[in-house]
Amino acid sequence: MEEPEEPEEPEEPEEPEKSEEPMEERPAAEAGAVIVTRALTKRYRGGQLAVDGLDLTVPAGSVFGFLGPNGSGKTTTIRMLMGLIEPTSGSARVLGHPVPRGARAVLPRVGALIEGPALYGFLTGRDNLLRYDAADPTADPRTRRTRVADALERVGLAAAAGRKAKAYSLGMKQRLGLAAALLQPRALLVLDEPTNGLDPQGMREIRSLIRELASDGTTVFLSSHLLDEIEQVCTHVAVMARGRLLTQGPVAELAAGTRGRLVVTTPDTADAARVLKEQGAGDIAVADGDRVDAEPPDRDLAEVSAALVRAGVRVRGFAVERASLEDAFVALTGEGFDVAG
Ligand SMILES: Nc1ncnc2c1ncn2[C@@H]1O[C@H](COP(=O)(O)OP(=O)(O)OP(=O)(O)O)[C@@H](O)[C@H]1O
Repeated sequence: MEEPEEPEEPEEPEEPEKSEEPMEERPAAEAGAVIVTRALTKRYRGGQLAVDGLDLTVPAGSVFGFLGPNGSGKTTTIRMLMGLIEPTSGSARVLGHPVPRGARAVLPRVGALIEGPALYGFLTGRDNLLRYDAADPTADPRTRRTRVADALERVGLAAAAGRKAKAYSLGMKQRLGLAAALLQPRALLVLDEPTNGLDPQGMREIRSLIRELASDGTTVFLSSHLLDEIEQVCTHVAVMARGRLLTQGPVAELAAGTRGRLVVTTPDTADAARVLKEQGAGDIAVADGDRVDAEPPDRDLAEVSAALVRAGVRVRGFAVERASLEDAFVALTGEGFDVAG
């Protein structure tokens, strides 16, 4: 039996940036947000709960990292945000519009690079973009060549524009995909694992391009399973595991809220480890060479240092290292971040 259709909402007029809810009823953080989801949930037909009650708030102007191991629900979330699949329950708004219902109004202002760019290998980089631009009914054909040249320039492909796309490296193909996303001015860029499969040089190029794109105020939402990538390019992060959100906020705050590791540099690593244990330090790790690190104990570190000296440990260095995002992740989950997924 056919389900009754939801009554169609009247087409929204141009640029209705505001939410339908009155401003005063929404928290301040949401008012300036580019993406907001509430209890967003996706259960696939097979029964797999891929996204479970997600509350995400992506501030305007942020470079927002969507971090999680493979299979944690990132791509599913992005597909819901782009109106490609229907949520099972919950809601999402992108640039003030509900999705998927308002996707048609919002998508022209969003540049997306999802699951690798679709390119024609037998066409040059330039011809790929000309073709892509021609498929956009809002794009003025008279300014097409300039628009394409500008986009190629922006991603550093101007010199390679006349080469066939099949001769491009993976990094160049990814940049061409970004150029396609940049043919029109965008308020938001959504990039799903933009450095996946790239070599270190290609990764560096894409990262610096993302920083550059963000510097003019474009909000960038990018998913990644690489902690250090998020730490290098993002201002904000949301951490996913098994379809659920573990935390979100500014990268610096997340790391600052976590205690760093106590690091002792000494030739007497075994004795140092023993004393640190006696002093109540946890998770003690002895590295090859002259380094012992541990979770600092809940006591005055001057006492710990004095105990080391009393025990005859020759201390070269004694410091608490600034917590990294990885430390924060381990503190949150009680487990390491499985980079390989
Ligand atoms: N079309 C589908 N039908 C059924 N299950 C799916 C489908 N797509 C994804 N899943 C499952 O949903 C879960 C979340 O997958 P999703 O692709 O969203 O994760 P991800 O974090 O993006 O991982 P990856 O980086 O590997 O794509 C996984 O367990 C996956 O197997």
